[in-house]
Amino acid sequence: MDKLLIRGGRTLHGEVPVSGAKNAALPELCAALLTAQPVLLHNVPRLEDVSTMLKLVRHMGVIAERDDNGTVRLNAAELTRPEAPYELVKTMRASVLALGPLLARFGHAKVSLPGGCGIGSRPVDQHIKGLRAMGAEIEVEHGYMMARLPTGRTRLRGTRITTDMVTVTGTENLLMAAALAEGETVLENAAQEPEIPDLAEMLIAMGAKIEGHGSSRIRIQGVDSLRGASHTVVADRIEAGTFLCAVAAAGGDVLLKNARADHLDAVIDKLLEAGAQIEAVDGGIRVRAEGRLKAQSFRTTEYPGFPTDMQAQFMALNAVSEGASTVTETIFENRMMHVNELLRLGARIQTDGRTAVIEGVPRLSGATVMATDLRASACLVIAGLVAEGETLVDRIYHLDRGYDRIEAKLGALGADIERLSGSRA
Ligand SMILES: CC(=O)N[C@H]1[C@@H](OP(=O)(O)OP(=O)(O)OC[C@H]2O[C@@H](n3ccc(=O)[nH]c3=O)[C@H](O)[C@@H]2O)O[C@H](CO)[C@@H](O)[C@@H]1O
Ligand SMILES: C=C(OP(=O)(O)O)C(=O)O
Repeated sequence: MDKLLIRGGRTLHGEVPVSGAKNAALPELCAALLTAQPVLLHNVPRLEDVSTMLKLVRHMGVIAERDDNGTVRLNAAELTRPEAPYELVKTMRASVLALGPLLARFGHAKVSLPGGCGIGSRPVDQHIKGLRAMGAEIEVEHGYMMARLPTGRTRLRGTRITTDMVTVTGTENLLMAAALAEGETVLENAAQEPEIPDLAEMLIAMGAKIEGHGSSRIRIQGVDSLRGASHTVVADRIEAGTFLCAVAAAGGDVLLKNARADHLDAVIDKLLEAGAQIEAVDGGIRVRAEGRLKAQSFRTTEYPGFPTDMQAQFMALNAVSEGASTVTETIFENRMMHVNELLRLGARIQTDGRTAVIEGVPRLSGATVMATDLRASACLVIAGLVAEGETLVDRIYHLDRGYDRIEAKLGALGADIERLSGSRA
């Protein structure tokens, strides 16, 4: 199992390209299931989750080819198996995004209940509720969602759906299903994360009729069929936010190429208050930081609030900032697993349920730590960059799910970071 070895204490300087967003690329790969024509996706990041999704769609019969420039060509003209088996989806939450497109185009689907980061119970009841409201019959049997249209029906039917809570993949699944449904669907309480308008733009390029994406009410007029299209995946705001926190913690001056400052308002506001200098510049974001910053309290909320996917990375920064801060996780019930590992590096943190109280310390000291989920891994990498001596981050397969060559990117900025593989790990 690969590990990352980090020798802390280097500042970060230079330019780093931000990759396409994992959480946009994954639904967009599934959107290709909605059409019999070829789809081209550009700026697809090199991630384990993307490889898993490609395996999954190929298993269904999709022809999917990826080139070295980040373009994936998909052709779902002939689908032999509209199913997502457990073996292929157990590591990846986004596999549930096959359900809506398969059901909408083929009238039946068999999709395993998904895996993904173990950060909470993560039910998919809202996906099921929405698709049932559109006329689907769905039973959960032996760990699979078995979905079909009633006898005599060939299409889902549009309706008004209000989800009990804001759900990102729930909104995406229903949006894709509604694109091919009969009549109008209105999604109330829709998620507004930038990955949703990005998916909607791709669907519109495929011929879908969608309005209101990016707001909490999305209106979709279903069409009979969708055509092929070409789309570029939006930049990964969470990868960009991770680099912002890394520079804020380690110090330095870095240009994040392709990063979108308008997708990171809540995080950038906190970093500015902490004392980092951040500017939206042509083609990206420039961040500069020096010395210890001021700790910042925050609560995670749905977009445009502070993203849960940035909570752990910002906590690493707070751990070495001046003063005390309180961090509350409101989206997932078990997303504080990085705290124990930060303690091993000398951080001072107390947790009470979903809240952590962090007393910033002037220094962390390197140790062996274990990555427990994707963003917890990124948090430990940031902590390792500032800790004295060597930090060994174990179980980085979590990191590989969602970061595109992070050690190469940080290394190019001057970090002393090395992947240990095979007998060296
Ligand atoms: C692949 C992807 O895009 N993953 C992101 C997506 O996950 P994901 O789409 O799984 O997260 P959701 O927005 O659905 O979850 C939000 C909350 O709603 C609950 N819930 C959700 C659906 C449902 O049917 N029932 C239910 O109870 C969840 O348990 C959670 O407490 O949004 C999360 C919240 O921004 C991010 O952390 C993940 O990185
Ligand atoms: C929680 C995340 O991913 P997933 O939903 O794929 O588990 C994440 O990207 O931080």
